[in-house]
Amino acid sequence: MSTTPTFGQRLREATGRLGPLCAGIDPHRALVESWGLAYDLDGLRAFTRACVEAFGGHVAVVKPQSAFFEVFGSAGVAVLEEAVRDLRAAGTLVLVDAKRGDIGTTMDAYAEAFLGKDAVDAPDAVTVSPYLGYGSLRPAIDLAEQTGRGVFVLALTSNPEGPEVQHAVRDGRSVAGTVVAGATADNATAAARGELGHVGLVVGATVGTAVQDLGLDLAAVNGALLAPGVGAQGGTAEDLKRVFGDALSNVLPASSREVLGAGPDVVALRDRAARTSEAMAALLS
Ligand SMILES: O=c1ccn([C@@H]2O[C@H](COP(=O)(O)O)[C@@H](O)[C@H]2O)c(=O)[nH]1
Repeated sequence: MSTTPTFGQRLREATGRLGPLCAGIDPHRALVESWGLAYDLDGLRAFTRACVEAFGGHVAVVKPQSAFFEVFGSAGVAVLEEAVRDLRAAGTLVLVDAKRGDIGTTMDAYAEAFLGKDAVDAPDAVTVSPYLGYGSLRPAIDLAEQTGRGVFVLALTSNPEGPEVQHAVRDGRSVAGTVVAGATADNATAAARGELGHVGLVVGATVGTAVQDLGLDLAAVNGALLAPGVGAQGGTAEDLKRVFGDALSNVLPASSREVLGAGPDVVALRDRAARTSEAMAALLS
């Protein structure tokens, strides 16, 4: 019998120890420059290292946005890899927001790159897009389970354009409903053990009444529910209550700009993250 802890076990342990916040690292030009740094590779590195110092061992989950590293080419990706290494070594889980999704052998390769046992500087979890069909994600979902990692599948995204795809109904079920059903089935074994499963969902804090309108049972998913959109996109603690209802205890509220705005001072950044996490913990308990 394997003794490797599951992603669900590791997530529960980390949030129990450090609180529910998922802090984003989104080094976009305006933010990097607002920290008094040049928007170049050195600036990216300084920004990222400050975030790692502030959050590593203090925040349960950190979500670097891959795009902001990829924009600097392979050297930018190396900065991301260093951050993944250092955050994990400090006891913080890393969720790389890369929103991968493709078919067949290509999806196999994405899965190996982010979730494989031999993947270089692999994170604890990755975001994936189900819009080539939930089943197209099978390689990532299965490999994550085997290697004790997680996937977060986009269900109801925080952007205003999301509903045109995610609310669409086919054969009496919404597209988001199909994603929820898939995640619920894939987490069933963990649910039977009374543990959180390895398939999480992304449901924005800004989705209003969509969960209720579409009749989605998020508590039954038995997976972590990443809730981006808190802070800069207008999502509030009250919104989280309304959106998630009886699934609130599985929510990971995610915030990037709202927290990062406290930089560049590492202590101020850490304090902002701690205050945000405490406020979220009070709400979720
Ligand atoms: O539905 C989604 C999925 C992902 N995101 C990502 O989260 C952060 C949000 O940043 P804020 O500064 O807290 O608005 C960013 O990386 C997005 O790509 C999302 O916003 N919504």
